[in-house]
Amino acid sequence: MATLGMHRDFLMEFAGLEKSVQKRVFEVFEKFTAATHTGLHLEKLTNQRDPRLRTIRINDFWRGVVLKAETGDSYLLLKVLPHNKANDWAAKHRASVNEATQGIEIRNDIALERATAGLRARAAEEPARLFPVSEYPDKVLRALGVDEEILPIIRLVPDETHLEALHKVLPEQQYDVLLGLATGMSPEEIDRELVQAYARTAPPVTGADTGATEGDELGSAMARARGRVALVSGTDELQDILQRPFDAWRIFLHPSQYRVAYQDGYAGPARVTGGPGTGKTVVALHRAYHLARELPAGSPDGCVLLTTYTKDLAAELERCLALLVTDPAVRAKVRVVNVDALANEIVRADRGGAPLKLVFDQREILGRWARIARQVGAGFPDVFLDQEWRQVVLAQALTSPEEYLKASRAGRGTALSPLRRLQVWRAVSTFEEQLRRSGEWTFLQVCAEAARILDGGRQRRPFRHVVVDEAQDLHPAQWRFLRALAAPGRDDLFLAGDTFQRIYGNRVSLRSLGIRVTGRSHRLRINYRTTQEILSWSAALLTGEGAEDMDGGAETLTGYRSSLYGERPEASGYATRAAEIEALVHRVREWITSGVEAEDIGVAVRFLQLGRDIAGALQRAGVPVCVLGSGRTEPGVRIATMHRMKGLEFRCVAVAGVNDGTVPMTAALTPAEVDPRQHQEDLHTELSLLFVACTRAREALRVSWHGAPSPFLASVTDRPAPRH
Ligand SMILES: Nc1ncnc2c1ncn2[C@@H]1O[C@H](COP(=O)(O)OP(=O)(O)OP(=O)(O)O)[C@@H](O)[C@H]1O
Repeated sequence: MATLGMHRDFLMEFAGLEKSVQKRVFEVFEKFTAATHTGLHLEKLTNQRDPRLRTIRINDFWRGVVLKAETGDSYLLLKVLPHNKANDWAAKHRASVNEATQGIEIRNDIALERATAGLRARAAEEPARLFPVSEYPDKVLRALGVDEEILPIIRLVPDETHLEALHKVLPEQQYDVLLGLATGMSPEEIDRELVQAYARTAPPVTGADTGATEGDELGSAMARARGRVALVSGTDELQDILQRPFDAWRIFLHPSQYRVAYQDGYAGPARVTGGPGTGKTVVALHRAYHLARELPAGSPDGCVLLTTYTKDLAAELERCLALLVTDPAVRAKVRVVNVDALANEIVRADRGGAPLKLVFDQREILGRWARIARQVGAGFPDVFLDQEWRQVVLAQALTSPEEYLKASRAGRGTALSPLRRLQVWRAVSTFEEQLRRSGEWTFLQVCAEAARILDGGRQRRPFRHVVVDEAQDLHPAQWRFLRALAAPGRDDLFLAGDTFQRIYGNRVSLRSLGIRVTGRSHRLRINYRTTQEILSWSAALLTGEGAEDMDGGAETLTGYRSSLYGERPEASGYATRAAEIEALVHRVREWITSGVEAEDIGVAVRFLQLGRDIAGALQRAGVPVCVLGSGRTEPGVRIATMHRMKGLEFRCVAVAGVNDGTVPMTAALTPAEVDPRQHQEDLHTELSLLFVACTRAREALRVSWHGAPSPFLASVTDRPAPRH
């Protein structure tokens, strides 16, 4: 059988075609997989740069562009374009093999020549150089795959903006390497994370995986271009890929994603981190798939757990898993459920099946603490007691005053004398006793109890492998529970998360919980969701903010970048709430008029009342809306709180009501006089929330406020005068 590869660009263009043309594309290329390609008319062009390029007729108007091996039986589907554009494209482009990764890459010779002339002219006047020989000797760049033709060009590049302008012109792997260097990664990091990642993820040159035979250079090079070229193994697979062209994440994993997701086996807990949109969830899904596929014969169904923080996020994981795993037998091995629901199930089973009475209303909980504080009479504020209970007592699973007296209170901002500690303990034991007497539980208590049940052997550990998404938001009690779900050992836990997106204020040291990921932690850096403009704007919100990595180190956004480009985000202030809403409605209508589906527009707010008012205004303007979290999912513009936005993404996002006093929300901040450290932590959590909301946007981001803007916007706006 021929080796058939499909380039990412091919799939992206295919996605934009009419259904009837898509059907025809499938019919044409199905012949390759059925090995009846001898009857196909692959046309050569005059004046083409690469003698291996051919076009193929799809219908009167459309052509495919195919790279055909000189020797061997390999084909790479590169583009689907209107016929004149296909000819033009083929006349300008050339495929070559990257010298470091041996993967195939495509370059636009004509555009490169033009760009070089422009850079030369500029270089004569502009002395600045992004890649001076003194800092990046030829030898270093060559070792990273920058070839002899590209070297002299990039020596002329004055700055990052000019490098970014070359992103469609340079061979992709070389561009990745250069952008990585420009954004602060060291040559060693680039070598490890990009170059070696390609080399390691490439399947063997010959063998079942590629179908390539000895001497089939194109087949081998395609196999080494993972992330951009997918090898198609037959008609069914071709059909499956073409049926869901928008879900490219199922097929085109970047090598840095692939090597983490498909690693043969981790000796213990492993982890993937990375900024928003870098594909952590995608990697978690592929890891769950890989683990399920590799289970020994006879393994029970549901023995791989894929879990996350909330029910909504779990539902989204379930939907994506169904797209990725098409074999029902493999799918049955993976159970998807959120952490709290699973803990609840285990505790219920232990107590004979009766439902647990849960207390989850935070206002109700604070009311109880306030009453107890009055009883204890030591002047502790309700929030202080609640936080002390969750962040010290439950976090360390303390069960006696002696343990509490000795416990570390690191992270808490007020010192407590032994006497004050005993007073706190009295409040805590009263609170717990009241819950016990009325048969009530909080979610965290349920998790703590579930962990005790499993660790104490009252139930069997139910999973062989546990994969956790949004790991940054889990509380130590939830971690203890997750730790207890699978026996310690190979591939026991796989975690995906980003501490810059922590929005529930749970700080964790994985080490202290016996979860050691050191040496098995990987960071992703390429954003697949958002444009570079939105990314830089959102990252600037975090200027000066650090984040720890849950393993005793620091998290960083160095090298974090996107290869998508678009408009700069819009930041607008208004004198009144009504004026802000009116302008927002206007922008949403413009987005819809320009062809964006209503469901592809998200409006994020800090509290739902503003969302409801915006919903009303949009409806009055004839725009359908759906307020998320209201129980029904209907067509229309998605309106949700910033918390609810986590895990979602939209072509266009409006973040509204980013006012002073609302973002950060005063009520969500522990008063500095109660606990100054906690106050800072809460501020940080609120900032992360804004960061999360902004990074949900794929193409357009609009941030607005009325009255004074949020202090968080100081680093990204020049505080323009409010509009009227
Ligand atoms: N290799 C890939 N090819 C194509 N699309 C990808 C790839 N990896 C990720 N994506 C897409 O990028 C977007 C972001 O991916 P994902 O949600 O996994 O990122 P994340 O790191 O979990 O984001 P966040 O932390 O913001 O929730 C999704 O639309 C996903 O389908």
